[in-house]
Amino acid sequence: MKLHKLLSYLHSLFTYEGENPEITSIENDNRKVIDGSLFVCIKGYTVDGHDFAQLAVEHGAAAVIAERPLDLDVPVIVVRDSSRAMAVLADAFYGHPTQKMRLIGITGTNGKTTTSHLLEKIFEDRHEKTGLIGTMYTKIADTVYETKNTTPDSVTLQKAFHEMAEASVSTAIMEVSSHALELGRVHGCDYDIAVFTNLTQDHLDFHKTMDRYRQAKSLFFSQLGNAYIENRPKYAVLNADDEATADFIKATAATVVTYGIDNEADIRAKDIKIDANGTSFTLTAGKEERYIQLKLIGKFSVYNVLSAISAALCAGNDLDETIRSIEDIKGVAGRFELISANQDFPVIVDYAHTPDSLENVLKTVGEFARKKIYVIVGCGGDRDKTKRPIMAQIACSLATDPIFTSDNPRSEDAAQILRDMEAGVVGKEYTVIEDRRQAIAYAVSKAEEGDVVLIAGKGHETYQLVGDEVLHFDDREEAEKAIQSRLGSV
Ligand SMILES: CC(=O)N[C@H]1[C@@H](OP(=O)(O)OP(=O)(O)OC[C@H]2O[C@@H](n3ccc(=O)[nH]c3=O)[C@H](O)[C@@H]2O)O[C@H](CO)[C@@H](O)[C@@H]1O[C@H](C)C(=O)N[C@@H](C)C(=O)N[C@H](CCC(=O)O)C(=O)O
Ligand SMILES: Nc1ncnc2c1ncn2[C@@H]1O[C@H](COP(=O)(O)OP(=O)(O)OP(=O)(O)O)[C@@H](O)[C@H]1O
Ligand SMILES: N[C@H](CCC[C@H](N)C(=O)O)C(=O)O
Repeated sequence: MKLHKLLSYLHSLFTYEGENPEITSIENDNRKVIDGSLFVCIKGYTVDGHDFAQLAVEHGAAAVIAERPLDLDVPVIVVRDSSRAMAVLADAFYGHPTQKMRLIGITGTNGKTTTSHLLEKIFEDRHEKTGLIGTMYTKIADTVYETKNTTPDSVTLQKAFHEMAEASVSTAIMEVSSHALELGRVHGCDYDIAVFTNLTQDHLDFHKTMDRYRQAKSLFFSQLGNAYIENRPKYAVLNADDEATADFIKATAATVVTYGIDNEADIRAKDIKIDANGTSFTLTAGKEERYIQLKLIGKFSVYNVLSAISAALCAGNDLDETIRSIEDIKGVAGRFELISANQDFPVIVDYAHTPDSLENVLKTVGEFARKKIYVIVGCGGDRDKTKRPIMAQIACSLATDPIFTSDNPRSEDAAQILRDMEAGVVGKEYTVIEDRRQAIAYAVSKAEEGDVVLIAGKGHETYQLVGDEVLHFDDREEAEKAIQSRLGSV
């Protein structure tokens, strides 16, 4: 696409009339620039992209978008906000891909990954080609790609949607993080259905206050459905049991569909029964009522199932077909995943890394643990420090044997993170084993029939981030090894 044509999508009042090179790609990282790229300078949290503009030109960039004038040998287009310009241009460059498919976005503190995988199964069972973007990976039809962020930057995102459109994907499902909303990564995405799971404490390192965190989430719904286009209705699927929903109802012009357990809702679950093998409940959806038997465990799983069913109904899917898909799902990797190696007590790997998710998952374990609950838990470095003492308190109040350990210390001192956790539980009983491998081995070696071992925080992750190093580490592998070595030594 020619530069002039591309820039016309910015709808600037002051037309750019300089050189008009052919643009071959849009990049915000000079290391990805090819001949003919449009390089967008983003002022980041670590470095300033403007400092890489010269290098980008040396690599072949044909033009540069910047927030201030730069002395370069190629056209420099100055804009007020280069992140926003990048989102608009990426959407245009890739031919407005999200307008060519159904797009479902899921936001909320917990449950995004799980809900997105439930929806993927529902649409795949309808023989639709699906795309998925989230914490675990990006999937375009049948090909899976690694991802760095839950919600990538706008260029990566629009390129992925473009590839989905090329692969005839009809439904794309994506997780929308609060960081993405705050930083405008999803500007240009034309959502059909926007799902809210819940809002509880996390990411206060980034958002600073819960109010600002809620406002970031609110952007998702205020940006939805303002034009009433006849054949493309927009739906906001909201959790009736979460306080933030009232704000989001006010914020959105889209059709609101609510789901819930405790409060009145369009789609509701009642008579919930939970045991170690699954969860059952009665679903009401308008005048319809169905008995549902899940292989998933816990009240929080019911919420995820309700939100997925609600979104599927908004997409026009059949209720019974949707329920069949949901009942079939065994689980999502690293989410309440049972590690079975012939031991006589359950060992569960779960991605709970927030106070609320830890509380939910421990309460669920409490429903079927007959004796002790061992929980192995840590808190991430370079992340919300205020959740550390709270997560320690939750571990001590809901588990009989809490073991504090490391979880991705990143640039921080692992021992200091543990001290931050301990500050919340002065006088309580707990064990500290900084080495996660040893912590898992310790719990597995002590547990007996009737006990439960919960390994929280890392779920599907296959690494431990220590300083700048990415060390291979998988809770599921470590749990299996610990069980084997225990069985071997019996
Ligand atoms: C705080 C944050 O969101 N940081 C994101 C941000 O990084 P940054 O601001 O540090 O970028 P930077 O390194 O300063 O670079 C600035 C610019 O210079 C460019 N650059 C940089 C170096 C270079 O040599 N050449 C070059 O051109 C970069 O490409 C960039 O355009 O932009 C990067 C590229 O888009 C993101 O990968 C990065 O996410 C980091 C990895 C991250 O950890 N983010 C977390 C906090 C996050 O966003 N999490 C949410 C999920 C949260 C949840 O719900 O659990 C997510 O959506 O992932
Ligand atoms: N609806 C829910 N409410 C509360 N906790 C939940 C819910 N669903 C899942 N959890 C808990 O949160 C953990 C993470 O779940 P999931 O990966 O689905 O959330 P997420 O929002 O994608 O998280 P992240 O963005 O940090 O990857 C699970 O392992 C479980 O402990
Ligand atoms: N998306 C979350 C994942 C946290 C997972 C946990 N293992 C940690 O490292 O804190 C984050 O980046 O905050």
